[in-house]
Amino acid sequence: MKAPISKSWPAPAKLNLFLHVTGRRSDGYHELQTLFQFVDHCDYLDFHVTETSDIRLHSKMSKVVADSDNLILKAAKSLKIAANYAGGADIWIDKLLPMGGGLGGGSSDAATTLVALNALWNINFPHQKLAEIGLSLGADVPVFINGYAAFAEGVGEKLQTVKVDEPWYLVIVPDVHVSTQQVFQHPDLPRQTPKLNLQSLMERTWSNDCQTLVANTYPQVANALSWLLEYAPSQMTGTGACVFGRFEHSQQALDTLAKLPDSMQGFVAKGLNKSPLLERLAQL
Ligand SMILES: C[C@@](CO)(OP(=O)(O)O)[C@H](O)COP(=O)(O)OP(=O)(O)OC[C@H]1O[C@@H](n2ccc(N)nc2=O)[C@H](O)[C@@H]1O
Ligand SMILES: Nc1ncnc2c1ncn2[C@@H]1O[C@H](COP(=O)(O)OP(=O)(O)O)[C@@H](O)[C@H]1O
Repeated sequence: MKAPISKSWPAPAKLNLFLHVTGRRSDGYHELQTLFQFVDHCDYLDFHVTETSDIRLHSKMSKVVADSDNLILKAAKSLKIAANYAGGADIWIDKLLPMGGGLGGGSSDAATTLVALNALWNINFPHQKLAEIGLSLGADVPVFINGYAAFAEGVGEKLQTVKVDEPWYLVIVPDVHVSTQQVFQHPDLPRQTPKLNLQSLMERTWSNDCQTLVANTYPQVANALSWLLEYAPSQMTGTGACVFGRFEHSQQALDTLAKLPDSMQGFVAKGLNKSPLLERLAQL
């Protein structure tokens, strides 16, 4: 009998509530201290398990990202190889998260693919093993697999689950693509923020070491930040370009979104300490 399509697997966005660059490794990667929280704004993926070994992605995304570069296909293929799995899958994605905005959408899509196919293919690797496979696809994949808001060190793979407030965020998506690689290669990036323990970090005002460099380079980011700072404590996520303001009540965030100038795009989302991916997995 043909397997049914397993629908609506969420791949949530993340925000870096703070991001410190504390050093540079000999392989060029940077040591970070960062705090990840999810938000309830997601891509959605559907999976159909097939007996034939092909893995196919059905999406308009293919016009923007070549299939050979797509992290969804890379994740599915890595899992198939690691588990020596004979079958395949058809995959559909409703791509709602902006790409290259520091919201981690590509990493989240990869994590959702690994978690969903691990279950649907009955591979049943522990999630620690999926995180190891995921790390080779992107530094942020493990936190999405782990599924809990986390303090991360190393390049983002050493995770400690944390519980923080779950406020509402207004996220502005500046109309510019910021390359993570270029930010990390830039000579002006501060790279020596002292490492602190988690308690000291939680008590400080949160900030992002990449923000000044990115705002100085991209006026769209600087404009979005200065607009949002009039309404709420605000900062950039990841290596940009998205910026977020923090609100206690959804209505405050929605009222501010309504005032957003036509030249800017944005959305309102709730902070989540538990990823909706884990809720979806529990429904299987
Ligand atoms: C720094 C963060 C914070 O969340 O930025 P965002 O991508 O979310 O904006 C992420 O860890 C990024 O993760 P991800 O986007 O998966 O990065 P990768 O694909 O692994 O790396 C892209 C490039 O950035 C550089 N890179 C990335 C991560 C890191 N800790 N040090 C680095 O120097 C490397 O040059 C690498 O080639
Ligand atoms: N499924 C995917 N979704 C988004 N981007 C992807 C995907 N697969 C590959 N990419 C590539 O990864 C880059 C970074 O994507 P994304 O994760 O959205 O941003 P960021 O790392 O800034 O949070 C994109 O510009 C795109 O070229």
